[in-house]
Formats: sequence, structure tokens, C-alpha cells
Amino acid sequence: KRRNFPPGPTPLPFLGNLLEVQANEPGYEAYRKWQKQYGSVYTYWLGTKPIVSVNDYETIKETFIKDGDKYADRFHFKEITDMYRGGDYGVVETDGPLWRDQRRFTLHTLRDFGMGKNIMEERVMTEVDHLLERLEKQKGEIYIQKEFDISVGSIINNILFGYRFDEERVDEFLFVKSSITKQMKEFANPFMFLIILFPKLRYFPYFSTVFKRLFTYRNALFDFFEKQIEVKMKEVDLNEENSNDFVECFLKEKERKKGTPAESFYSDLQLQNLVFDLWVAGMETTSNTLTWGFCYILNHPNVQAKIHEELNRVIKSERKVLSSDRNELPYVNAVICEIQRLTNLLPQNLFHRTTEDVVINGFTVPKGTAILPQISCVLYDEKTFPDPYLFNPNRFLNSDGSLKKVEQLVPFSVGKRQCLGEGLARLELFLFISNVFQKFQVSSKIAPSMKKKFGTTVQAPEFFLIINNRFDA
Ligand code: HEM
Repeated sequence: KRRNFPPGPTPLPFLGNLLEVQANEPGYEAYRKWQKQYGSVYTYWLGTKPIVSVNDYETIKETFIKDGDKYADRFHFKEITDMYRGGDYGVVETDGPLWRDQRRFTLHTLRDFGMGKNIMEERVMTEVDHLLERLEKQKGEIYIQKEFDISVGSIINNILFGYRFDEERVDEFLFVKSSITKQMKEFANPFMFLIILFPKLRYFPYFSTVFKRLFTYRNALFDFFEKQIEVKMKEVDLNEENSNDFVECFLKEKERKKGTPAESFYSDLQLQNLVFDLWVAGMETTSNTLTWGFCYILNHPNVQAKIHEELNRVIKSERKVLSSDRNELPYVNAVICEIQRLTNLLPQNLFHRTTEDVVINGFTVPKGTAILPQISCVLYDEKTFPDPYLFNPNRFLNSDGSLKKVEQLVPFSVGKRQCLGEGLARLELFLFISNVFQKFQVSSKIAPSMKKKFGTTVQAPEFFLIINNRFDA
């Protein structure tokens, strides 16, 4: 089988190259090593599945960007996904007309709802205000990851269901969050990975325990979403033009689509899965990136000094930073670019699938092959980002101090499957980072470890902040 694919590392029977990927947490060292050995395109194997990896930006541009439709399908392990989701539902793991319709609907809804009012910024700023208040109230050291989790979780929940996790609802949030965390841990368990590759293993001792555990967490999550949707279904006024949240928009769109070919895309199971995708993709990613940001800045005190210098010069007072200040704060933006580059949040990216036969660098890759833009290799490419493991925001600044646009900065991936929440995530990163530093001087007793843990998204090590109000007399 290997002869037909671009050459790459030799796979072991059954396991493929899995052990090499897992040998160095969080996984991307193997991809970078193979890039040096085999060049811009190679094949590695997960179990008996070949994965074609496209590693340098120029080739990614020629394929995933310029010829996007041919790389637009999603590769996933269908048997397990179907059990998990109840069939082909959601947006992350669907293809074809359903995916196109739901992706378009979601993008429009996230952009437009609020009817011209900047509802997105309002909802993010509400959480910025609450976060600053909570931080100020806490004495001693602060576990910042938890604070970001609650803030970002509240934003996505408010967008989806119209309410935030205030003090009375924090337990509800912690329950959902812990179901996701436990589930992610199960997915990172090598036994689970073997079940995904060979689903019949789930009937064997020990494997069956792991599998059942996964489904307990899955059911807890889906129950939560189902209940919120039921409440919305009872409350929604389908004739009211304005919508307060995403679920309301979906239910109204469902009504509009009745009797059209797209009617079947607006089922109850689709709504549950869509909400699940947005909640999970929208929460963990942004919260972890923020936490990594603080981890890097605490390790580089001069960066914080420069952020404060810029905020003093541009904002001039104690007022909150708004998204309209974004263009005036090139250094803050450069810091965020560097946080996203070095965090490299999805070190394995998500797999795509070719929709037809394609030829890349002279190799024919058949229709239906798993393939991916290996963004880790682009974000850590020495040619574009010399000394790639160094945290250096200056690489995103021109000599006159303005922000440098670097097209190789692709933490949200590229092409037709590019992150659907990019706009929201960028807004959150800017408003949280700029406002926390606007208000506080941040430090820690010891500099946090920068060691990454393996997972779908890289997890930051536990660390604690000490804050001082910059404007106290
Ligand atoms: C810093 C934060 C984030 C990062 C780094 C990030 C990164 C990514 C990446 C790398 C992908 C895979 C793209 C591919 O398949 O090539 C992705 C997909 C996706 N992201 Fe994000 N993301 C972030 C935040 C968000 C947020 C806030 C949301 C939702 C509101 C979101 C929703 C999604 C969805 C739904 C997909 C699947 C898109 C599709 O298959 O069509 N993400 N994201």
C-alpha cells in the first residue's frame, strides 16, 4: 500500500507511526523531523490509515488555499463518530451539502446577530468586566486558567443560549467543563486511540471500561445541551425578528427552511451536535491560548514592561481598552501573534480528506485520502521564524514599530476548513489580554514551566498569578 503514497517514515504493523508521534510530547517534533527527512509532502500512518502531511507554506498555499475545494472534506474515524454523534451531524466532522449549509449559517449568524449592534463585543466586554472584578477581589495567588475558563465558557454559552455563568451558575459550568476535560483525557488514552483505529476492541476487557467511561462523559455533555435546547424551544417566539442567541437563530432558520431541500439539515440532533461543536471548539481553544499567553509573558518580564509602555502612551487613562483601539496598539497585537505562533494550540491540526484525485509535487494522492496542512511545521519554520522556540513578539513588528503582516502565521489553519470562530477568538484574545494588563501588573512567585502536555489542544501547566492594580495610589 505504501508504494502509492508520498514516501515517509516506515510504519509498524497495526500501530503505524503512532509511537513516534507520542514519544515526544506534544507530538509535533515527529512531524518536524520527518519534514527534514522527506520534504514538503510525506505520508505517515496512524494504525493502518495513511495520512498525507503537507508541511511547507508554499505547498499548502498551492493546495489547501488555491485549490481549496479538493481538500475540503473532513477525515474522521466514522464508526466511532457515528456512535458518538448519532450519525452525520454537526459541523466539525461533516462534509458535503450539510457541512456547507451549516458552516455558512453559523458564520452568518455569529457575524450578524445583534442586527448591526456589536453584540459580540458587548458579550466579550461583559466578561472582561466580570473577570477584572473577580481578579481584584481575590487575595493572594490566582489560578488564572480557571478564571479564563469561566470567562470564555460564559461568552460561548451566552452566544449559544443567551446566559452567562454567574456566581449561582458556576457549578453548572464546572460540571460541563470537567466532562469535557475528562473526555479529552480519555481521547488521549492510547487504549482509546486503539479503539478508534480498531472499533471491535471495545468489546474486550479493559477496552470496554475505557469506552464506557468515554460515553458517560459524552452523555453528560449532550444531556446538558439537550436541556438548554428544550428550554429555548418552549420560550422562542418564531415571529420575533431579533434573536438573542444562536439557538434562537437556528430554530427560526429551521422554520424558514421548511419545505425546502435544506429542511433536513435543521434537525434536533443537528442542533445538539452543532452546539456541542461550537461549545467545545470555542471554549478550550481560547482559554488555553490566553493561559499560555500569561505563561510566556511571565517568563519574559520585558514584554510586560513594553505592553504597559504602549498602553500608557496610547490609552493614557484607566479606561477599558476596546476593539476600536486595536489598530493603535501594534505591540499588544504582536504579542498576541507570537503567543498564538508559539502556543501552536492544535499541534496535530484536524484531518482533511481529498474530494478527488490530486497531484502534489508529482505524487498522485487518491480521492478520499486523509490529508492535512501541517500547521506546526509552518509556525515553527526556521526560515520564516528564526529561532522558532523563542518567544519574541518583535518578529511581528516592522522597523517603524507598525504591525507586520506575516501570512505564515496560521494558528487557525487555512482553506475551506479554516477555523470558523476565528473572528470571535481574535476579539477575545485582544480584549482579555489588553484589559488585564491595562489594569494590572502581573507576576508570579516562580516563572511557570513552559512544558507542553499532549492533547487535542496543548494544555498549559498549572501556575498562579499575583496581581497589583496599576492605578492604585
Ligand atoms: C485561539 C482560538 C482558536 C484556535 C487556535 C482555533 C484553531 C482551529 C483550527 C486549527 C481548526 C482546524 C482547521 C482545519 O481543519 O484545517 C479549527 C476548526 C474549527 N474551529 Fe477553531 N480555533 C479557535 C477558536 C475557535 C472558536 C472560538 C470557535 C467557535 C466559536 C471555533 C470553532 C471552530 C470550528 C466549528 C471548527 C471546524 C470548522 C470546519 O470544520 O468547517 N474555534 N479551529
